[in-house]
Amino acid sequence: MSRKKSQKSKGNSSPASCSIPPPKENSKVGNDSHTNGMVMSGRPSLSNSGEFYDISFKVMLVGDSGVGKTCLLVRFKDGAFLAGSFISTVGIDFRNKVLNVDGVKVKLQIWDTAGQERFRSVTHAYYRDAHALLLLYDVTNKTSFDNIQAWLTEIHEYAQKDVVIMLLGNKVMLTVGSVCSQEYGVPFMETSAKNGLNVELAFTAIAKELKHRSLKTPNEPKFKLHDYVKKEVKGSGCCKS
Ligand SMILES: Nc1nc2c(ncn2[C@@H]2O[C@H](COP(=O)(O)OP(=O)(O)OP(=O)(O)O)[C@@H](O)[C@H]2O)c(=O)[nH]1
Ligand SMILES: [Mg+2]
Repeated sequence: MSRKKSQKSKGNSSPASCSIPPPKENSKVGNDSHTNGMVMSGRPSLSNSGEFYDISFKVMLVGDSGVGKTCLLVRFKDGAFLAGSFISTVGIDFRNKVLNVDGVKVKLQIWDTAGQERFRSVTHAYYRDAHALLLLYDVTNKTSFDNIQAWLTEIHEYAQKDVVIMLLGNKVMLTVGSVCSQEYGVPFMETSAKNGLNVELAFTAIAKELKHRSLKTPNEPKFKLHDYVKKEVKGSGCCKS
């Protein structure tokens, strides 16, 4: 994963080089990427990591620098926490994970973006291919919370209209007061990349929603993301309704 030592943002600093260039119009990034989430052959496909999957989706992690996007992805993918000094992501990078959702193998191609302002144009180029967006803020950092509206505006400008959005208040410590919200009309949960709280759930909920949208099985009850999240979420409950 492309990461570099954190630098204090100087506002007008020149753009650093990116690990992966932005995609060209209609291009597919990676050997096993799919733009519409469906694998059309009817047979399972093999991902780069050697795992079979039935359907594939792109999920993007976005939010201010330092809110914990990379740590959340590492927690989900490897079950570990990246402790130590903060290494800010440069550009954009992705990792795949295949989940079993009700007997269907769903591959999530998870794009970890750089939160720093100077990489914003790189991130914009990826929005249009995303099927879902996990928008993070840091519950201990009010500025990152205040910036949520700006992120949502950006998402609505660059992403597909039907993109699945979920808001995550990361770095939850159950003993500390948190900035939390469900006022944005998108599903919300508290997470901790450090102790793993709700991390698996956040990605599973997204995978379930995308799978249900893609494979509409007759007689299967409609999946409601909001309800699922409300039912399954763990935590202090300050943001549960
Ligand atoms: N206490 C606590 N610290 C966390 C948690 N998640 C991330 N951190 C810390 O927050 C800092 C930033 O985490 P990153 O995952 O690198 O942040 P990022 O959002 O990827 O930042 P950019 O790559 O710059 O956009 C690191 O020092 C992490 O150790 C968490 O859940 N709890
Ligand atoms: Mg990062």
